[in-house]
Amino acid sequence: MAFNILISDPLSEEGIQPLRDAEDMNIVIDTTLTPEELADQIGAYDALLVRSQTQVTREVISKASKLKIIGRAGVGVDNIDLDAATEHGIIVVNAPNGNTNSAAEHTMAMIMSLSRNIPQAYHALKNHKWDRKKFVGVELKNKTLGVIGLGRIGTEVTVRAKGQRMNVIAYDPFLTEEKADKMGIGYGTIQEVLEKADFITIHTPLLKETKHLINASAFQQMKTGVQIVNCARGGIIDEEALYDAIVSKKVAGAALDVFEEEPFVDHKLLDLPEVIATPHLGASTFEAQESVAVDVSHDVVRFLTGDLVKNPVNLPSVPNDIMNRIEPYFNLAEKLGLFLIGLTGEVVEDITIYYSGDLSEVEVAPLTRNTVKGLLKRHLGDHVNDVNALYLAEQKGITINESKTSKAKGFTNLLKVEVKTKSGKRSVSGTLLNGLGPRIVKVDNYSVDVTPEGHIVVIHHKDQPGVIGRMGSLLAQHQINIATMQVDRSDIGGDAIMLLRVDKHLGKEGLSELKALNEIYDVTAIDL
Ligand SMILES: NC(=O)C1=CN([C@@H]2O[C@H](COP(=O)(O)OP(=O)(O)OC[C@H]3O[C@@H](n4cnc5c(N)ncnc54)[C@H](O)[C@@H]3O)[C@@H](O)[C@H]2O)C=CC1
Ligand SMILES: O=C(O)CCC(=O)C(=O)O
Repeated sequence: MAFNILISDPLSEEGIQPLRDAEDMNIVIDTTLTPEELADQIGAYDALLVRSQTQVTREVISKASKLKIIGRAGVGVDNIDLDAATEHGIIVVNAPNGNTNSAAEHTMAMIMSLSRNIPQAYHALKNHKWDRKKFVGVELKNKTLGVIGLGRIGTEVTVRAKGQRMNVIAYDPFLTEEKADKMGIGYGTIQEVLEKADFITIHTPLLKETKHLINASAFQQMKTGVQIVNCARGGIIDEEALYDAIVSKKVAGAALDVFEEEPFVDHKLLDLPEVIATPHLGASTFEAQESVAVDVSHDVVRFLTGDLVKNPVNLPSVPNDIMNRIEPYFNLAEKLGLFLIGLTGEVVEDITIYYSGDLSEVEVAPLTRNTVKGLLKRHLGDHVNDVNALYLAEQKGITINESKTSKAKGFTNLLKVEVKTKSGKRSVSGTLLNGLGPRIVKVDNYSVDVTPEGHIVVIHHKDQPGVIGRMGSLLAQHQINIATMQVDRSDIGGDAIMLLRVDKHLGKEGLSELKALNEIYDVTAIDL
């Protein structure tokens, strides 16, 4: 099967080599598409690779009928509508590590340019003005750098700022005093950072919570003469408030790599001599561009060829060692979901997944997704996948619960799926038998041993001599061969269950003739 891949922002040619090396990838590079053209053409593609310029909006995604993966060659995914991608079952991957160093170095370049007026002095000299008085700067040594957002880039900036003998104080919702101590930096609330810093640098993502994080009231809390750097995202600083703070001399200088609207050529902030700027160049080094494009290309190839991706954005990533332990259960989990929904045939109100034995010790979120995927697949078809399974369940008002216990009733691992419907609870349990593969070992309270594969007929009947024989001959009349048969009962002469694995699908006629037999309460044919 060949895949069509669109690259709509400039990516490093060396970086996309993994895509070129993979088989059956038709690569189209078009970095000139308007939003309308992108929306018109996206329907033809299986994968889309972007940097920060292409806006992958809900509208684009709604037209992306074949799209399976969006690769962001960089960190910030604020140009991609993640909710829309998740709802459409499109996985988004990024390259979180490849440009950290470049962005940190760019930030330092901005801090140093700002403190010594280098761009302004250069500009004056280029205009034939030798002016030394106007461009007297300040030293960084012993000044306090306030870092807001101490993730990958914020941390690298901190290391470099300490090299400049700056004092660093940082705020991040995940930073503790202890961790700050270990890093040799100060820890503060956001207010403390704003109040104490001579220079402030921002390294958070642009989120609902960080939009205009630095606004008029934040500027009020800062020292007069503070200098501010934004190499993270436009929109984290309220540009109107920054403009006013500079004009009122509260802020002595600002270095901006990112803006609320990009790209642009005219911006009123750039008319202020205190503002220096670059056109979103934080990640623009040969090294970073090659690295992010390589990472994202590898993930796109992995995904399209059925492997696990390394940097999913809209799926939690699971460490390799844990993934290796749980991957063998993926098929069992999905098959149990599929089996149970076939058995129930009713509206599911909530799902509880019980993880026992070995399974109680591992991260089970991917197994829950696979189980729910199986449960929804019967009615939603292939539209449901790992990315959107939980979202679709939530949309349908289905509550999902997980429970773990070390006791596995004689098995080393046991996965029980229970659904609640209007008529009560139904459940199925399965296990992975060492060397033998997956098995269904319980249906409601009946014990069985069935491979979850192919055509399965579940028959509820009265425990009575002759029932099995009559069913066997009826199936024989329909030329249906029984591969395996499992029977269990509540008590002698009571309710019983029979699970048959048959070689071909039991047609409507066979099903109704079986149902018509006296001792039979119910028959369900399930295809796994
Ligand atoms: N100018 C450029 O070319 C580049 C810009 N970026 C931007 O830099 C951002 C940060 O990148 P990384 O450090 O790699 O991300 P990261 O995910 O490693 O770090 C972000 C940090 O921000 C923190 N944070 C979130 N909300 C916060 C809040 N309200 N206050 C304080 N801290 C908060 C998080 O806890 C996290 O530690 C990216 O999201 C991207 O938008 C990244 C690369 C290049
Ligand atoms: O693609 C680019 O150069 C922008 C990089 C960036 O902003 C990011 O990685 O978040």
